Amino acid sequence: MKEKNLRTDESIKLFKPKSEYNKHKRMADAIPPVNHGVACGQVSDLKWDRQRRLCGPKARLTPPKVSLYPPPPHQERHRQHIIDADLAPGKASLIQYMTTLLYTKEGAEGGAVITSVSAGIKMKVTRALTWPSYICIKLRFSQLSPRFESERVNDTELRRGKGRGGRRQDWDRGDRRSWSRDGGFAEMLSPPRRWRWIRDQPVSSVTSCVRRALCSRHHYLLILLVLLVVCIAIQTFVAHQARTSSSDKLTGHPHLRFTVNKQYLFSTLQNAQKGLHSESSLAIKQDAWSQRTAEPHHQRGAYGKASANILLRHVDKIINLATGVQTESGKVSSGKLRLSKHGNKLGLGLTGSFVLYSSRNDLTADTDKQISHTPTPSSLHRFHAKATCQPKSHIVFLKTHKTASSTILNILYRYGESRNLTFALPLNKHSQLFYPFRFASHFVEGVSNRRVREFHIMCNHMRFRKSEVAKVMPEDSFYFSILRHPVAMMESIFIYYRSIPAFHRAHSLDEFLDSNGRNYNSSVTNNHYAHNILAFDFGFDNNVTADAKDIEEKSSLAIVAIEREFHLILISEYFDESMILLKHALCWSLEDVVSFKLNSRSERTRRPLLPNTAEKIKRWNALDWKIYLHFNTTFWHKVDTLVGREQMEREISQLRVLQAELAKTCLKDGGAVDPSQIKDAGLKPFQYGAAVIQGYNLNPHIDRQTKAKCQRLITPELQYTDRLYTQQFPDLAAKLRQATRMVPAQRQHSDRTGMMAMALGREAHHRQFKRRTFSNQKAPTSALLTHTESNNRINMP
Ligand SMILES: Nc1ncnc2c1ncn2[C@@H]1O[C@H](COP(=O)(O)OS(=O)(=O)O)[C@@H](OP(=O)(O)O)[C@H]1O
Repeated sequence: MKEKNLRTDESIKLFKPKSEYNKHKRMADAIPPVNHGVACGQVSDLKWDRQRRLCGPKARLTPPKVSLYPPPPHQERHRQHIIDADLAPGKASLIQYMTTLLYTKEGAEGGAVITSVSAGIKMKVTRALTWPSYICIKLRFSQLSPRFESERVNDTELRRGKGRGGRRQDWDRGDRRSWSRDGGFAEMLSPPRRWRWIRDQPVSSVTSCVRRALCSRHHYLLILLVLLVVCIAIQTFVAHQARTSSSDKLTGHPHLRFTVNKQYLFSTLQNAQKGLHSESSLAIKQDAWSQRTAEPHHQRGAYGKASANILLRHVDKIINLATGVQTESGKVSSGKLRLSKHGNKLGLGLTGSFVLYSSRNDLTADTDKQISHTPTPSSLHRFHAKATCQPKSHIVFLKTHKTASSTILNILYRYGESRNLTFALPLNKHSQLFYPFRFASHFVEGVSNRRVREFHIMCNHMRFRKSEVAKVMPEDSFYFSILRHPVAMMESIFIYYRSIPAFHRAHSLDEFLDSNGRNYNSSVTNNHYAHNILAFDFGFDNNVTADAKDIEEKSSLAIVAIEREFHLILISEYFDESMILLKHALCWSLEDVVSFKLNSRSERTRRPLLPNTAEKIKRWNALDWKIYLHFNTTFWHKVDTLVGREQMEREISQLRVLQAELAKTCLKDGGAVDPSQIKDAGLKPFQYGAAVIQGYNLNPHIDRQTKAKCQRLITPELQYTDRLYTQQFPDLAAKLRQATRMVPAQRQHSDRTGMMAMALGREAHHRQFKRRTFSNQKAPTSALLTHTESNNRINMP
């Protein structure tokens, strides 16, 4: 209970127009000249006060009613006075008003005097006692003296007293109309002139609805909720629009804009045929790409036939376009054509403006003649169409093993980092996407916790599973991978993965191959490295040898699936050609695909192979061999159709010049060196197995900016992945660092490279993670453990 003394420095004077004054004056005459007493009241609506706080002082609220109660027992002696004094109807309201006013004014810290001409009384509160919902005021009231008659009566005036009422005046103005519900006396409480227009405004149903809504907590929350939903909807819509337009730009459904001279084109059907020449050339170029990927076996003969079909399809398209445009009687000078999804499957990025160079002389009037013309790959380049394309940034790279994939990874990392793109990095700072498990979307950091809204590039080691990758990556992503000749690859693998169970007992690769698979147990962890590793990485069953009955069927199925799921397959043996092809497919620049050879073995750890060893490898890895043969052929088809041999030669020499310049600028010794000679531990590649993996030293005489650029070029996979993870998820990276510190000291003792401690930390984290992640997968525990280690490349068997 709290008691507050009122100071009488708060006064309210109220006046009404003269016409009403006399009426009220007469009523006031009936009031005894002087009286005093105690009025107590119960606040009927406690919620009101909270509501007022929520809605502010000007809110239109129904005020709480302070019902007059008999005073408490100790005040009983005053009761009579009140009752005696309550002669006029206005007085009860007045008291009620006063008590409520004082109650709601933060503890009634100010005193108050109400002078009511209409009621003919003057009330003075001398003391108030307030409880949470109860108030008693001690008041004194007297009849108005005649001097009031001479005062201005045609106005209403409100003066604020000097009490500590804070915002009382504002509150009074805002709430005064509410009091009119009390009728009688409260009717007098009209606002001062400057506020009257507000009162006079008709309160529309909408306004009152809004007011009511805003001033009820539930309604208020409801409105917030609705606004939130609307915001989310708008945001989603805008994001969708942006995505659609960006996918259009990046090859999803390109809008080809034609700048067409209306004098020449589309005014007649004949001109439409002329348009065909140019449009078809573009379409052929795109469809030629999709033909390469959509059809498993591409022969040069079949290629010409396919091109003719493409032409036929585009004849229809052009004629439709032309007739459509004709109806607009030559008004149209530019057209917009949406390519079919099929035609765009490869996502060449041919989205920009296609400026048509068609001239009358180039075009024949005879459409049939054009259709019967079967373009050869080289003739494609004679078409007069110049495309400016948009660089692609939605990319999936299946990083296969021992295929120069680390060099490509470095290219992608640099491209993405310099453009602030988001990488689909392995969970918990792993270097691989939980290889050798088939990929699942939740292996990617930021997927389960929805930290990342859009991924641009996915490129770490994984066992490919398209359906899951598609859950993470945008629909218009460009899928590519790289293959290496299975013989060279097997030689590299045998050295690098020397300690896997399959190679354990063999003293040489020949010995392993001669054992006819006796040393190979497919169910033993990590043995997959020894057999058809390419097929395995692409997600297929790798346990097939040349003598298997279903080898043809299995290889065909694998090839068809790869053709379907990948836009481009590169070949490690033609690395430079591959980079030029990639540059064209992604619409990148030459600088974007420049690189230094990474993860290469020192010559000391290479073993020359005998001719019959090569044959044995082809038989042992028959599935990989067939896949490689097929994509080696299609690779050259793509070179012909997309770039052309001459252009390829030109661009390769440009690339090599650029590479040589960079090597001169960036590298200390002009080339790769053994790990023992690498000065900066952070640039030392991970060493494993019997291989000695080389790295680079930076030229010490370069400026800071060049150094940063050069450093990126030679940063090994693990370090670069680690850095990108830290950039993308700084808080998670900090947690993992903390976990690293907690790894037992004896384990850190075995850390020979700077990477080891980091990897151990990941392992500690991964142990927890794997229990959750892989609990549903049918993998033996040993596999899980080794997998963890293989991820970190620490204890790889
Ligand atoms: N630019 C270029 N051109 C040709 N070959 C190259 C290139 N870059 C790397 N390499 C060779 O690729 C082998 C390493 O492959 P990866 O990086 O895919 O290995 S890993 O699976 O990531 O460990 C490794 O092969 P080996 O040396 O035979 O082991 C590298 O020498």
